[in-house]
Amino acid sequence: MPLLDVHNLSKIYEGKVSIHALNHIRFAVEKGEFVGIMGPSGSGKTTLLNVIATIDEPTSGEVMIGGRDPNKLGRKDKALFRRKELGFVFQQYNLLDTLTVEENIVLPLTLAGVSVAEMESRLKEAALRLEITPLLSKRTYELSGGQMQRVAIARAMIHRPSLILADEPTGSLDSKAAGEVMNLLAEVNEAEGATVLMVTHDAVAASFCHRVIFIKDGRFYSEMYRGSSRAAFFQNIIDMLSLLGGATHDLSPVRL
Ligand SMILES: Nc1ncnc2c1ncn2[C@@H]1O[C@H](COP(=O)(O)OP(=O)(O)OP(=O)(O)O)[C@@H](O)[C@H]1O
Repeated sequence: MPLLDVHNLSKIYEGKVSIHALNHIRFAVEKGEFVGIMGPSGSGKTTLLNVIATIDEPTSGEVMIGGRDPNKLGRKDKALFRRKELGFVFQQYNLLDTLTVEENIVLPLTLAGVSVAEMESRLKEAALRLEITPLLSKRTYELSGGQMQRVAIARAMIHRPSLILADEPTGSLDSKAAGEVMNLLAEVNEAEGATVLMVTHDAVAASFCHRVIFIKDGRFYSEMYRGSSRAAFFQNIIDMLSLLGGATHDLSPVRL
């Protein structure tokens, strides 16, 4: 059974003109996979992530995570499910600036009622993994963007969620910081066996994935597996994006 099964998912935003943001989209993600979602602006990527994250409800179809459909849960159970089973990484980090780095990272464990000893050991482990041990007592405003995103990834993984959802995690970073963040995210995926689904416009970031799914007009368009060379995968992604069209800003020259 796949960890994530998106089955015939549709989302219609009703209005004067109804918008079919997702149109019978289907795909599955296996446990431990690192999957990117790409597509032109307005193709439904954020809507897809929000429906998977239970932030938005589908019009029809279902999302199964670990064999359960969180959208069928009541409000309270849905919130619990989200907190326990999902980890989030956003473009704008979403860290709390009144807390220290350490307090930000352990927040999901505090909410889950984990013991202090367990919290400390997991914090130490996550900080080592994300190379942020020297930053733990700092405030978030003292950090660079890349450091903030590494803290956000530590927070997203510390409660060992079934699925980490990342929305443009490199969108606010320069190419050097973006490369570091992607390397570490790939390492978290590999070392912890964390399943990651990442929406991105950035072909370099996408080249770190095992597989990239391309969507267009709310539908599955195609998918590509990485194989052994990240440089070749990057080129294939660029070619697919130009075929997809409507995303010229993705095609600016970038260094690997
Ligand atoms: N809350 C909403 N109400 C009405 N329409 C919406 C809403 N959210 C998104 N849409 C529409 O649904 C479609 C898909 O939008 P979505 O934000 O999911 O695309 P996207 O691929 O993430 O785009 P981008 O790459 O520009 O972020 C668009 O036509 C958008 O205008």
